[in-house]
Amino acid sequence: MLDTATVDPGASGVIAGFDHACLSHDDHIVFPELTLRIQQGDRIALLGRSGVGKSTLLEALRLRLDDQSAWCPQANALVPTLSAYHNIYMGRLAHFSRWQNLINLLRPDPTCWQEISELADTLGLDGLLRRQVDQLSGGQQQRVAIARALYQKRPVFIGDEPVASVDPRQGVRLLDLINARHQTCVVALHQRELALAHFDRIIGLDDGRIIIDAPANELSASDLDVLYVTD
Ligand SMILES: Nc1ncnc2c1ncn2[C@@H]1O[C@H](COP(=O)(O)OP(=O)(O)OP(=O)(O)O)[C@@H](O)[C@H]1O
Repeated sequence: MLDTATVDPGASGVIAGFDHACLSHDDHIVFPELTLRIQQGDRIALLGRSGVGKSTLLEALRLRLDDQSAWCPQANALVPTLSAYHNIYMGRLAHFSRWQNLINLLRPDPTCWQEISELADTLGLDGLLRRQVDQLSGGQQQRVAIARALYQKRPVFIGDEPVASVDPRQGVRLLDLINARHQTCVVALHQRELALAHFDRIIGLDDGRIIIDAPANELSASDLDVLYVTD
C-alpha cells in the first residue's frame, strides 16, 4: 500500500493522521489526497458503500498506530483450524516468549486460560473455547475476532465491521463492550443507526474522499443517505 504523507502524531492530542496522503493498492488509487486527524478520545464510525475504501483507510491507520492499536479485522482473518482459545491468545503472541507460545499451543497456560475464559464469558462464548473456529457460527467467529482484539489490551480499537454478522441486540452489547475498554475507537460499520447511537464522530466516505466528518449528535440517519446513493 502506497502512502505518501504523514502527520506528527504528537501534535495537540492528534494520535494519527493523514495530510494530503495518497492511499492505494499498487496502481489502484483509493484515496488520491486524504487529509484526516484522529484525536485521542475520538469514537469514530466509518461509513460508506461497499468498496468505498473503509478497509483501506483502517489498514493505513493501523500501520500508523502500530502497537498502539488493537486490530479487529473481518472475521475471516481467524485461523480456522485452531481453537477459539488459541485464536484469542494470538492477540498477545508478541507479548510472550516463543517458548511460552509453543508450550501454550500444546497445553494452555492456566493464567492465560483463566483470563481468556473471563473475556470469552463477557462475549457469550462460554463453553466454546476448545472448539475449532471453523466449527463455530459466523456470529461466534466474529465474537472470537473481537475477543482477540480486546485481549491485545491496546489503547486504540480499530475494527473492520466487527458486528456485521451478529443480531442487532448483540451488536449493541458488543459495541458497548468495545467502547468501555478503549478510549479511542475507529470502526467501519454498515448499520447507520448503530453508528449514530454508539459513536461521537461520523466519517462518511465516497468517491475517494471524506464527504461527511461531523459529530454524531448533529446528524440524523437520513443525513447519511447520501453515502448510499448509487449511480
Ligand atoms: N489488495 C487489493 N488490491 C487491489 N485493490 C484492492 C485491494 N483491496 C481492495 N482493493 C480495492 O480498493 C477499493 C477499496 O476497497 P476496501 O476493501 O477498502 O473497501 P471497503 O469500503 O472496505 O469495502 P467493504 O465494505 O466491501 O468491506 C475497492 O475498489 C477494492 O476493489
